[in-house]
Amino acid sequence: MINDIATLLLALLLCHALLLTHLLSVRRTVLGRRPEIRLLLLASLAMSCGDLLMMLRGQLPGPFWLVLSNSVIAAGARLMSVSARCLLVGRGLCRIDLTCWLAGSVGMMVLVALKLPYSWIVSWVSLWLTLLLLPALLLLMHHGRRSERALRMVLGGCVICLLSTLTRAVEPHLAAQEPVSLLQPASPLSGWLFLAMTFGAFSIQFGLLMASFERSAAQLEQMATTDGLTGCLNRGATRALVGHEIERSRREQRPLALVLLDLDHFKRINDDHGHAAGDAVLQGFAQAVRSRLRQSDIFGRMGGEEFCVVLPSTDRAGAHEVVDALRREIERMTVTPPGGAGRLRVTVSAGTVVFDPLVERLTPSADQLFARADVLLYRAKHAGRNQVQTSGWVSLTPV
Ligand SMILES: Nc1nc2c(ncn2[C@@H]2O[C@H](COP(=O)(O)OP(=O)(O)OP(=O)(O)O)[C@@H](O)[C@H]2O)c(=O)[nH]1
Repeated sequence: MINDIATLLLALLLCHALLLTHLLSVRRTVLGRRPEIRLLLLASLAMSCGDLLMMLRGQLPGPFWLVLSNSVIAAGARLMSVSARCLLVGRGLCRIDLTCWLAGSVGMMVLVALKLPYSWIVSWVSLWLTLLLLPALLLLMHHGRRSERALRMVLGGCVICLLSTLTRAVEPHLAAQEPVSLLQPASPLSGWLFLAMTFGAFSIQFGLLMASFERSAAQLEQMATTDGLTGCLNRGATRALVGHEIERSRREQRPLALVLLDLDHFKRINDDHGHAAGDAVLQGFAQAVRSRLRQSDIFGRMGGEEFCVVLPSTDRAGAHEVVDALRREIERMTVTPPGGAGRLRVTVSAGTVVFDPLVERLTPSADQLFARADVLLYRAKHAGRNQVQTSGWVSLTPV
């Protein structure tokens, strides 16, 4: 098999143009607005222009073409590296990126002006590309494991690119004859190295695209299930999980407690101290409750100042004890509103309903359980607030 670099260059240009078209077509979507995708688009644009310049080598003066085409490709390599950095640590383009790129470009101009042999220029460009991509490799090795799975593809691409560029830096000096240009290499190894670099660069670019897609999908999923203010599950996600827990409780014959919690006279906090203070109280409350719950418990915001807690494998006495301890904790809690003087206090009322499949044969639906907890919460409010009303699902006898 012969690796003809001119043919590889054409294939490379077509693939970059395809990727660029795809990135341009999604630029107004959620994915296209992500900073790492914008950087990837610029990288892909630079790569496409670099490939084109390489192909047009005969149309421009030799030294000018050499510096320009390699500088544009190096810019693409650095932009790929910055795109990975942006995804991993949120840092976009900065002055050091420009300095690294400019230093390499100026160095190349000097080598060309000194009329050094082509093999030295190949080594310079290869080492320059290595240094431009190295930060991405180091960051991926450090942070990549904890991030998106597609970043493994990026890591693999970086390793392939760096091994190829390092080999390419020494390869022309070991060959029997001096290479003349990219298209007239000194040995067949050059063609293979060019192919490996192409493969590595595409692994990086497609991996970044997939990783960014993974990240936005995860963020959209989180936004769809989480309450933005308190970080609790939202109403829809909570209700869905309650249905699931009822079924599990029935199957495993274990009790299940569902609690509705409602802050007392919350409107007064908003009226007297402002909406921001109200928000701070909601956040403080959510944090306090979350810190007392088990990993397996479910905590959601049902709307306004009403929250829901689901305690799997918890009987009536246990649930009452847990919820009353929560109530006492909230009673002791103080919240300092942002920029406001003084500390705010709040109390909470709770209605707790417990379904025990060993005692009650009738399995409730999620709606029925919520309705029963609501009745109990209403009782707690009317009995004077700052208290917990607990009952079984069928018998409405309070504890
Ligand atoms: N700051 C803030 N306030 C909210 C939010 N959601 C709802 N509220 C306010 O919560 C208040 C709830 O008032 P009410 O339903 O009268 O309840 P309450 O004052 O707590 O009275 P009781 O429940 O009977 O003790 C309203 O003033 C809502 O505007 C929110 O996200 N942030």
